[in-house]
Amino acid sequence: MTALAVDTLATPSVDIAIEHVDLWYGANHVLRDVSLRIEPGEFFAFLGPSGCGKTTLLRLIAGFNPVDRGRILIAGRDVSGLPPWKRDVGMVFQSYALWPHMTVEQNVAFGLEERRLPRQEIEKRVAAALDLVGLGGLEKRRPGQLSGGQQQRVALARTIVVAPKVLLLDEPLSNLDAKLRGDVRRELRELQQRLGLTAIFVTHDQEEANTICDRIAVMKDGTVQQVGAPTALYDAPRNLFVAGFLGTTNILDGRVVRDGAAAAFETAAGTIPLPAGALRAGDPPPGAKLVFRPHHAILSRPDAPLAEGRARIPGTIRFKEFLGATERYGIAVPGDSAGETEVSVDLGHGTAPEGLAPGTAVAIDIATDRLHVLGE
Ligand SMILES: Nc1ncnc2c1ncn2[C@@H]1O[C@H](COP(=O)(O)OP(=O)(O)OP(=O)(O)O)[C@@H](O)[C@H]1O
Repeated sequence: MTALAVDTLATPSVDIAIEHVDLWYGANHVLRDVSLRIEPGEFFAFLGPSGCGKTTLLRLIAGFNPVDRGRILIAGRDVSGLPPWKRDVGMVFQSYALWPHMTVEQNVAFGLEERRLPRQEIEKRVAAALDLVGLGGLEKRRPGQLSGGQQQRVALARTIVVAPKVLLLDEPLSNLDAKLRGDVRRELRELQQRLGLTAIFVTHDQEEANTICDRIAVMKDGTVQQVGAPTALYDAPRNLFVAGFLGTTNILDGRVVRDGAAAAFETAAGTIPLPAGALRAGDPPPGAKLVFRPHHAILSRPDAPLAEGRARIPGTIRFKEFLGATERYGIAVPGDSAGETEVSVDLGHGTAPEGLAPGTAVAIDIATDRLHVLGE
């Protein structure tokens, strides 16, 4: 990635505002009053399960579909009524959508030729784009003579060659194998930063969103559930959906009981005192549950003393899985009328007490400052 190539294609960073956007496909209300602000030069993700509306929202920003209600602003300019080519956006698709009969060079030059740029300018920009994605030397190949990762780079080069202000990426890495995905996403991040692009990445893969993006909007059923940096969403999820979607989460049924200023959560496995921060302002919603992450608990012998700052529930080991750096224990704890509930506890490899075989009775000692009480 040479400085000259960066200079050729860099653009000033812009912000994006999505204001009260609604969209219907027939009777299907696909986006529901979505509002978001994406900062200049930010790498932002739309993360959520299949069908939640991520791609639809990205296509609205690109201009492939009109909004039914609300508006979209890029750099303060309302682009809601503009066609895609007047929005300064570039989009990379999951399928790459390359022209099979054209060479790499011709694929990348295509958008510039349509814009009737001078030949010299086209050559300069194509060389810069190919340099930026690390494809120098493959100019004369056709897509069929390239690996999946190389084709993906051509698609990226073709998008950045027009020097868009906004880069929209619709699951661009999903056709690559795991090792290549990791490499390409680091390159993508570096490229985005060097060019100062505001980028939006659509994915249903939380690891991908966590590793590449500054902030994430977690979506469900056409609504934004929470927006934040990956660590903020992981450590302080707003509701059970966000907690469950980002990483493994233990969820215990029960109810909040109060005694003056103190509060506790009563479960079938025992009553767990709650720290002040576990309850959000006001009363928890009906049906709220107690939530904690697998690595926020440790396992002890049932007769071991309980350390300060921990709450204990009893359990019986069901299984143990070796995950590499950690070991995951699946533990049955007393549940409500439905019987037992399973809790996961992750311990550093080699740090577990001796003799934790399946069937062993253990104490699950949960760090109380990591407890959350969350509703739907
Ligand atoms: N062209 C279309 N016509 C009618 N309904 C559509 C169309 N495109 C998408 N939908 C519907 O809109 C909803 C949102 O689809 P969208 O593709 O935005 O979801 P997504 O979150 O990107 O999902 P995925 O991860 O599976 O791509 C779904 O219910 C889908 O069936």
